Amino acid sequence: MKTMETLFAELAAKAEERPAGSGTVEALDRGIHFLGKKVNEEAGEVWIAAEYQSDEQLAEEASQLLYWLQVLLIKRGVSLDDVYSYL
Ligand SMILES: N=c1c2ncn([C@@H]3O[C@H](COP(=O)(O)OP(=O)(O)OP(=O)(O)O)[C@@H](O)[C@H]3O)c2ncn1[C@@H]1O[C@H](COP(=O)(O)O)[C@@H](O)[C@H]1O
Repeated sequence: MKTMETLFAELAAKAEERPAGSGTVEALDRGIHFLGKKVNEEAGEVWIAAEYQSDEQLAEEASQLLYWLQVLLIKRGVSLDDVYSYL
């Protein structure tokens, strides 16, 4: 099972190696404005799932929010440790 750390390492490697067909690479190339909108969109879907949907749907939406947040952080060069330092 993936964790925050293993997903972040996988995505950071994609950003570095830029494999063909990677949705993450394509998203990174679209820039901060696109990534910010995805974070906002997924946060809204988490909210809707928490209000109206099942635990499984909420967990899935939360995973997508974490994915897009990680892509945004990688685009800006901010690490998980940078984030953890504020927890
Ligand atoms: N965990 C994720 C992940 N979570 C969400 N997403 C993306 O976020 C989208 C969210 O789905 P939605 O249903 O909300 O979006 P949608 O409106 O149907 O689709 P869009 O039009 O918004 O793309 C998905 O379609 C994926 O494009 C992810 N894309 C990739 N990963 C993982 O990231 C790693 C790298 O992936 P690649 O870069 O594609 O190789 C792999 O381990 C993947 O499993």
